[in-house]
Amino acid sequence: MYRKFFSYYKPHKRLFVIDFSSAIIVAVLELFFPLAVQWFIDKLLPTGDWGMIVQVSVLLLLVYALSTLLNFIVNYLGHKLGINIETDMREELFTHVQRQSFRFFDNTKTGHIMSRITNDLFDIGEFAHHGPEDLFIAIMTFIGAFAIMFNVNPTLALIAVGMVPFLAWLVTFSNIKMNNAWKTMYGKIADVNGRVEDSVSGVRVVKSFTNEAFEIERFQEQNGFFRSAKLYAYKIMAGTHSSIYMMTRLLTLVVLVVGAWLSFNGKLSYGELVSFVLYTNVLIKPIDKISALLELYPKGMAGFKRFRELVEQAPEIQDRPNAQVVSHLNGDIAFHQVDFHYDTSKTVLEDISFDVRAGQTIAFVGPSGAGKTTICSLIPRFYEVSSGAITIDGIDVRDMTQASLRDQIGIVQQDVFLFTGTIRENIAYGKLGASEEAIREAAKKAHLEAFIAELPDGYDTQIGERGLKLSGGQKQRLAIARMFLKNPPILILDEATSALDTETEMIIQQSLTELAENRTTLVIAHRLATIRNADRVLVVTPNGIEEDGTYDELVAQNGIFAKLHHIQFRKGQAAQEYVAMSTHS
Ligand SMILES: Nc1ncnc2c1ncn2[C@@H]1O[C@H](COP(=O)(O)OP(=O)(O)OP(=O)(O)O)[C@@H](O)[C@H]1O
Repeated sequence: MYRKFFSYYKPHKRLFVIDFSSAIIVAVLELFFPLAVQWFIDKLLPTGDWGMIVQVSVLLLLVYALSTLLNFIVNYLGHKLGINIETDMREELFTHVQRQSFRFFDNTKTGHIMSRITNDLFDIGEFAHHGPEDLFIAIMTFIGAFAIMFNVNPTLALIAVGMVPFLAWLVTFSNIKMNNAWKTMYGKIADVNGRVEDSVSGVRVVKSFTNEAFEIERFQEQNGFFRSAKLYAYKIMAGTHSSIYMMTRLLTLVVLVVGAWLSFNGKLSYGELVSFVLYTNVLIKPIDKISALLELYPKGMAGFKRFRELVEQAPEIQDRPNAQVVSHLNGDIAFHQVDFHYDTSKTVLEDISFDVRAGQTIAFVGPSGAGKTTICSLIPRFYEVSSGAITIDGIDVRDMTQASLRDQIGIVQQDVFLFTGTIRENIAYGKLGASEEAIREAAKKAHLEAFIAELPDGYDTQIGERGLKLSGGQKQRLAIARMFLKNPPILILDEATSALDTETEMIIQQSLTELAENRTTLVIAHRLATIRNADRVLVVTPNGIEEDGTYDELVAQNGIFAKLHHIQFRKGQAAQEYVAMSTHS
């Protein structure tokens, strides 16, 4: 873990060396300052040489100036080093998350991913800057100060150092308490965040049930817990700081009193006494530093451990070493005895075999939960088949690179995801870097032009978070425009129009039919009117593909599809039977 941690310093070696060496020089200057004061009082003052005093003072001023400059470097470049490491880690994590497969997102809460990428890494930068540097400087300063003190007066040095273990115990004990208090507080703020996220993203539900007061009450409760936890943490912190303050002043007082007694007995000069008091402060500083480190260490390392856990989780689906880049597929798709399960407890698909010829439109129908979406998710390799194989143009999808495979497949779903931004940006998402002309052409094909022309800002209109300012039909048309721009040979339409009213559905259906032209199209549909012109219909049930044929053939077979047909066009006994079957599955 530590070796891994230090490997993040490598790209910033130069920064680290400048920062670390500046910090060492500052510490050495601090270490020798009391000796200079001692020399000033004991040796220089009795000479009465004012000219020399001025010269020494100017020299000291220069040393101060150098020390100030180095302090600035340590503060600025040291933090820059920490921020750089934090940024590198955040980038690595985001890149890693982008490479993860669907199963990872199925099993990981969005909130957790967010907090790992943001909050968890906050303290790591601070720790990366202060950790090794402060620890080294603290040890160096402590040993250096003690050695000099011992050299000046061993008795007084031992008395001063003798009190340090008490101070160290106080610091360690308080830190354990403080860390627990911070941990509790972080837990409580995570609860507050969760509540805010829920209430804000579900605000439409809150308002429709007029449950605002209930939400406020729930929020107040969480906020109250957070307040108490934070207050407790600060109480512990105030207690710790006050105790340390008292102990360090006590140390100075003891040194002063014993030093004064030694001085009365001629065993310590005034200069030595002053330098001893100053050294006591130097001796205390490492304790302060280590105390701060003890606070930072668990926070930083806990975040780092969580970060590594995620980064070391290899993506489930990876390109094979000799995977080929497919630049254009015709779209001949075949499933060969495919089995699939999301988790080992339940097999979702068993022994599924079928093929689709390039350019055909094939529809999947069947009861909810039978596996239609799952079948379609396997083609772009969002999930890996458990056994069997899927081929496109005779090539196993596992032998293609994921990127080139997915470039050839377009998916339009019922739930269109749009990004915060403009209409132009959202269409262009289909093909990054597309020309303005191509974007407009795609919008035209998706029958979006008239709508965009009416908007005051046209293509620059902001569509709000996730396209909130657009209607369902407009969102769907935008998704279709995106697909026209992408222009893939294979198209998957997963209940693309089922959330729309009949009139809008008819209009969108027209665009989808145009989009499907000259492509292999797989349509998952609940409303059969939308698949009337499909080349083939496959009926998927929990038992597999039970029926396969043209629309009219399947109606004539009088099986499951015929019942489904009757439910939508006639109703009656068949409808009831179909509903019973769906509910059962
Ligand atoms: N990500 C997932 N993780 C675990 N199980 C899943 C996941 N997605 C779907 N399932 C399960 O797999 C089965 C098939 O789901 P799928 O979404 O493919 O069915 P469907 O036929 O498309 O249903 P619908 O018509 O309702 O959309 C269901 O039992 C479902 O609960």
